[in-house]
Amino acid sequence: MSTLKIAIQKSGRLQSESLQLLKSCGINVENGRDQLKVTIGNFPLEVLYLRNSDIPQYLEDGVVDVAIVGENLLVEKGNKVKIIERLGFSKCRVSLAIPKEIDDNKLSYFQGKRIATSYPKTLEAFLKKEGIESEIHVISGSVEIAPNIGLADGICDIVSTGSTLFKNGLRETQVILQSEAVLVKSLQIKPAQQEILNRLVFRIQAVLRAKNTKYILMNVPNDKIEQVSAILPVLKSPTVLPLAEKGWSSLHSVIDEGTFWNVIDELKLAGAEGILIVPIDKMVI
Ligand SMILES: Nc1ncnc2c1ncn2[C@@H]1O[C@H](COP(=O)(O)OP(=O)(O)OP(=O)(O)O)[C@@H](O)[C@H]1O
Ligand SMILES: O=P(O)(O)OC[C@H]1O[C@H](OP(=O)(O)OP(=O)(O)O)[C@H](O)[C@@H]1O
Ligand SMILES: [Mg+2]
Repeated sequence: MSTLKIAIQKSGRLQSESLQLLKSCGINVENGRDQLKVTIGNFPLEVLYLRNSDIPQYLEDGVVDVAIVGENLLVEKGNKVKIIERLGFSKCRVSLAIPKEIDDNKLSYFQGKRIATSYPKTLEAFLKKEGIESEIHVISGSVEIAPNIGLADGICDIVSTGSTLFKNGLRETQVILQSEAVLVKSLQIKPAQQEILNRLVFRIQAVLRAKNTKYILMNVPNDKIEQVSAILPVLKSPTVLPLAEKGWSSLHSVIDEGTFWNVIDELKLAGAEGILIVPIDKMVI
């Protein structure tokens, strides 16, 4: 029987949410503390726990069919692979930063300066495009310390909350790229594996859609149903069920969480009462 080989980070920032996503898709996967290769009982999937930085090459070579990695790593490695779904977690950016006391936000600050980074190719391409010539120092971690120890005049590294920059007396000056975790496939994937991947993507999309959407229920006087419904951006049309109390109905729909906060006052004004917002587990459209 065919199986789809998926690479997940062995340990690090992406691992737990990657596994959580597979579990939300109904795939019984355990983490790879002891085993680096795990076969799943209830889905034709083989999970390989690998070093993040090795994954793009494995994809290009067809050693694995699909993987979850940070988009920034794909940009840096430049392997020929295909992004099939943005997953919405591990959001970060690759940015330039300088010592906070330097009052120069212009990119020209970096002209002829030394920049420490773990993302040399990304940085080099950016500087080339901008016509800046700098000396790039490649270091594999703790990049933010480089200016403090006299190794560089600035850095280029991943920023998320900005707390690592702050703790090291640095400030972000330019964002080079935005990144999030992505599902990415090998261009060498075989038809049988592609068919399994389609099933996996179907489940992933149902999970991701549900994450951003809520189920909304409210009580509405019958003569206000039309007015309230018009406010709701519904999938099809809302479900309306009679309440035991005469003249009232329960109106059910789905709503994007962001939209909900924008229309709540309108719904109340239009006559809705007892509004409930409930999480959705999966959403298939
Ligand atoms: N602070 C952060 N906030 C959000 N996402 C991050 C952050 N740091 C890294 N990431 C994302 O997580 C990915 C993995 O980062 P992590 O530091 O766990 O592994 P790594 O050291 O790059 O790789 P390896 O597994 O090869 O050691 C990065 O490529 C990036 O996309
Ligand atoms: O803006 P922040 O929220 O502070 O996050 C940014 C930091 O997170 C990453 O390091 P990580 O903790 O993954 O350590 P590593 O360098 O060992 O990979 C990245 O390299 C930054 O140092
Ligand atoms: Mg890291």
